[in-house]
Amino acid sequence: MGSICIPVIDMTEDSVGQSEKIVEACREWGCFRIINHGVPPELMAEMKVATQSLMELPVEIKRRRYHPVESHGKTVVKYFEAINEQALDMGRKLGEGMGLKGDLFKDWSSQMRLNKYHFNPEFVGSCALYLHTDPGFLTILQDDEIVGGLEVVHGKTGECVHVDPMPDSLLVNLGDMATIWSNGRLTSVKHRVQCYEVKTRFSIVFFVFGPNDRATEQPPELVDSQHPRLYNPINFADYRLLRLSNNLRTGAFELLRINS
Ligand SMILES: O=C(O)CCC(=O)C(=O)O
Ligand SMILES: [Fe+2]
Repeated sequence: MGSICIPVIDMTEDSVGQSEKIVEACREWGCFRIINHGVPPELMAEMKVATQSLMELPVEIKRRRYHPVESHGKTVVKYFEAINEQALDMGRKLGEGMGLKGDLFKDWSSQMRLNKYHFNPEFVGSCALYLHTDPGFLTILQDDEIVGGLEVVHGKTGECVHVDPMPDSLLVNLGDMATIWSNGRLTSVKHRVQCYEVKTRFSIVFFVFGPNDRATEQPPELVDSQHPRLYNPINFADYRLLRLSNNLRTGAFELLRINS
């Protein structure tokens, strides 16, 4: 496994040809790391600590609406705002790289999820999170900076590649909605989490799903006689249901394909 690595993109403002690099990575991989991005490393570290202590709470406390770790509330809100800004910036650059104007993700629905993996001795070598694509448009992941396990499938070759931890960076994954929206130009990345060693792994995931009030469909600029419309429009809630009801963990967009 893994003679190739996912792209790493420097988000420093003056970095040359950044939008083009983003689009290229989204076409070939649907997955890349970003460095020098807008989420401060101290906030990432604080959020990791908050995640650890929130995930360690007993279930009966987690179920209650209010719990005694209110001090983490501020960190979570701050992190959400920073990562949301990062996502909006990514949306703008991705749109720009595709030759479009405007804010791609403005007012779209999003969600944050905290993951904790108990890698016990009996799990070593097995799969902790099954192979899947994310159903939404784009995911920004703070993966564990020490404990690896994430693997992605290279869109072009089908090769399964280790994603090694890289402190202070964030990972961007494209989901199925990006494939539908882009008329098949952008790749939704298949990925999974494997247990390599006896450790506890945390990840903090921010999902951008799709527009709240309308279906996701291809912008007119991405459709022409050379590139006829490939997929019927669908809103995110209906799409998620379509995936679930057909048990299609690596994407249900083929069910939306327009037969020409
Ligand atoms: O934990 C990870 O690194 C990946 C999590 C993930 O793929 C997901 O929550 O959809
Ligand atoms: Fe995922």
